Amino acid sequence: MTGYNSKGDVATSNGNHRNGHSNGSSSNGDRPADDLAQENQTDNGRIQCSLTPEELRALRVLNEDTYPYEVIQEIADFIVKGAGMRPKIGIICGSGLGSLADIIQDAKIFEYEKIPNFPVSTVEGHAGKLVVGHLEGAIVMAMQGRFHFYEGYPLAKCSMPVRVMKLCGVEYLFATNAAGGINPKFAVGDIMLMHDHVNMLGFAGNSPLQGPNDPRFGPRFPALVNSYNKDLINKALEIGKSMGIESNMHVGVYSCLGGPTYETIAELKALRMMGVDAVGMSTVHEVITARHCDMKVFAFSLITNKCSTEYSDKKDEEANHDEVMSVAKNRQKACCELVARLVREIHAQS
Ligand SMILES: O=P(O)(O)O[C@H]1O[C@H](CO)[C@@H](O)[C@H]1O
Ligand code: HPA
Repeated sequence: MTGYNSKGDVATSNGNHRNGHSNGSSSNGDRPADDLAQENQTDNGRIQCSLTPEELRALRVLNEDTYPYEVIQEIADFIVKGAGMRPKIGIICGSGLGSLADIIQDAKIFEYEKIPNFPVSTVEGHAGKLVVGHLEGAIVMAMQGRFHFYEGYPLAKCSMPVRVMKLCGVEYLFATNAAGGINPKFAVGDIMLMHDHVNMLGFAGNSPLQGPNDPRFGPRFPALVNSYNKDLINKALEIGKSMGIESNMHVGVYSCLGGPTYETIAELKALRMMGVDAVGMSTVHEVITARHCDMKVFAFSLITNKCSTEYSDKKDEEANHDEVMSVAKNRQKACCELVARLVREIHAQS
């Protein structure tokens, strides 16, 4: 990690910092290594780079789409060592669902900015903290804040924390999200357990697994049928029943679009025709990454808004992030109970 500070800045040998994020104050901004090397060209055309090899490597990592296994291992070691425990269950909190991490006890909290090589959260409702601790007897790690494609991160970077979870020892991924309900039977506040997905970004030729495959994570061509663990879905349905929320629970198909725009009516109609029940801008690339490295996956969507497939002039039928956040806040208690009880079941079985 030589040359890095906690914000992912790269220190040059004269003590200045080159910031890897576009909102940084450094005059160098987040220009790629090639640009920086250009500045150091001498008259005879030979590159005289003032960065050490470690610094150049760090800069490349910040600008690259893929994270080498060794870098992910370093991040995982940092977390496991800092937390003093090895988690078994990983939780990704959806928009407005950060309270899923607040129920973790004896929590060790890592701000994303202080984790070496970690991206930073830029979306409201995504705090940007990694929380490791105990939940219902199990050791869990929760991401209070996920990374979305529309934030400008490549998909491999968006789902890189799933690989970090894997190398921390996580066997189960719980991915949660806020989503628009396309299925006309869904009401705002319902929970849809994901049993499949339609990967719209994949249709457009984009995948978190693009680029060279590292077999230490998984195979070049992973199969995705049965990605969503049936036992966990059934357990969650039982839990929902005992919570008295079975009529607000569904099992369905999620689709991820790139965002940040919400969908047009024509897009919603097309998604419905394809069998999609709920739509959002996340989760699918995390599930792909988790299945690639053989994690068991449980995922659900909290339906924060209804997506009408009819044309209308009514402003209140338009999706907006404030509504998404406020519905999530109102339903956080039920979501927390569902997650906690499922964690308890998994822990009891192990
Ligand atoms: O999927 P999560 O992170 O829950 O967030 C959802 O809410 C935001 C839109 O309101 C989008 O980021 C969408 O993906
Ligand atoms: O309607 C939606 N569309 C896309 N993403 C979303 N996230 C919450 N609601 C929505």
